[in-house]
Amino acid sequence: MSDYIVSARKYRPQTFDQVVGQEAIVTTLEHALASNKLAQALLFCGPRGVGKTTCARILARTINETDNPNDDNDFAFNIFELDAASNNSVDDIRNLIDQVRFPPQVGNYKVFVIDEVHMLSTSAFNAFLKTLEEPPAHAIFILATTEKHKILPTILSRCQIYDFKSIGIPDIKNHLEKIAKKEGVTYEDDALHLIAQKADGALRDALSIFDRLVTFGEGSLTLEGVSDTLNVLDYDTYFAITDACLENKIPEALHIFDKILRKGYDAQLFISGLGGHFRDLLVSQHPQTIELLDVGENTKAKYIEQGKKCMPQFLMDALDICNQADINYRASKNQRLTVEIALMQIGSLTQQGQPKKKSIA
Ligand SMILES: Nc1ncnc2c1ncn2[C@@H]1O[C@H](COP(=O)(O)OP(=O)(O)OP(=O)(O)O)[C@@H](O)[C@H]1O
Repeated sequence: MSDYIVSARKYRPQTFDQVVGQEAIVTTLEHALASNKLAQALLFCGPRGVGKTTCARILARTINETDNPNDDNDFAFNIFELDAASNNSVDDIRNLIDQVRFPPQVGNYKVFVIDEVHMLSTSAFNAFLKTLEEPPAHAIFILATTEKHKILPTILSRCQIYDFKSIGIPDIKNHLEKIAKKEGVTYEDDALHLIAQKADGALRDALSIFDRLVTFGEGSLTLEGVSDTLNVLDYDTYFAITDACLENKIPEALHIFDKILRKGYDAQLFISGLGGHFRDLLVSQHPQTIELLDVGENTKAKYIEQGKKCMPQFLMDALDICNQADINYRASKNQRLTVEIALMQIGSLTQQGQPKKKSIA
C-alpha cells in the first residue's frame, strides 16, 4: 500500500498557531479558554475548507491537555465527530446523545463535533435540542456549518457563534510555499499564486489542487503547466490580445480569440477575463492602486510594462466594451459574434479612446 498522504491531512494544523488566516477566531478561542469562559455549545460557521473542523479538533485537544506527553492520541482527546450530511437521522443523534451522558475516562471533557449540522432532520434537531439545553458539565458541543441561515433560531440562540472567513490569496500562497519547500517541489511564484486564486478562499481546495498539479507536473509547478491543467487562460494570451488591440491589429486579435475557442475555453469567461485584464492594467498604472493588483511578481512586472503603453481613456473604454459584451452575452443568439464585435470595437479604439476605423479592413 502506498504511504502517500494528501497534503490537506499531512499538514492539518495541530495547534492554534499553525492555523492560517483565522486570527480573530483563534484569539477569541484562546481568550475564552484562558479565562474559562468557553461556552458548552459553539457554532462554527463559514465557507468550506477554511479550518472549522481543524479548530474544533485543536480545541478538543487543548481543553483535555494533560501533562503526560504520551497522552496525545485521538482517543485521549475525547473527540466525537458526527457528519450530519450522511448521518442525519434521529437514531444517529440518539447514538451520540448516549455517549454524552457518560463522563470521559481520560481528561475532563468530551467534545462532540457535528459537521454540516444544518443537514440534521427536523426530528433529529428536536431530539438534540434537549441535550443542548442542559448538557452535562463534561460535554462541549461544536456545531459546524457552511449554511448558518439554515440553523434554527432555537439552536442559534443557545450557541456561542464563531464566523470563519474565507482565506485571502496571500495567506493561501504563503501556506503553499511552505509546503512546497518542505516537499522539495520546485515552483514558480506565479504558479502558486494562480492555485491560491483558483481555490476561492478555501485552503483545503488549494491543497488538493496543489497535490494534483504536483503529481501531474512530476514535482514541479510552472505557471504555464498550472494554467493549462486548470484550464485557465494564461495571462500571456490577454497580454497578446491587448497588444494587438493597442496596435489596431483587429485580424490578429480575432485569430487569437479563434485559437482560444479551439482550445475549448468558454467565450464568456474569456470576455469577462479580458475585462479583468483591463482593470488590472488600470490599477497597475498608479502607485496608489498597484496593491489592488492581485497577481504574482513576474506577472505584476508585465502589467506595469503593458500599463505604460495604455492611455487611461483607452482602458476605460475597453473595460466598458467588455462589460457590455459580458452583459449581452447570454441573450445573444450568436455568442461568438458578440465577443468578436467587442474585440473589433476595442481594436478600433485610438489611444484617446475614440474609434479609429469603422471596418476591420
Ligand atoms: N485555516 C487553516 N489553516 C491551515 N490549514 C487549513 C485551514 N483551513 C483548512 N486547512 C486545511 O484544509 C484541511 C480541511 O480543513 P477543515 O476540515 O478544517 O475545513 P472545514 O472548514 O471544516 O471544512 P468543511 O466545512 O468542508 O468541513 C485541513 O486538514 C487543513 O490541511
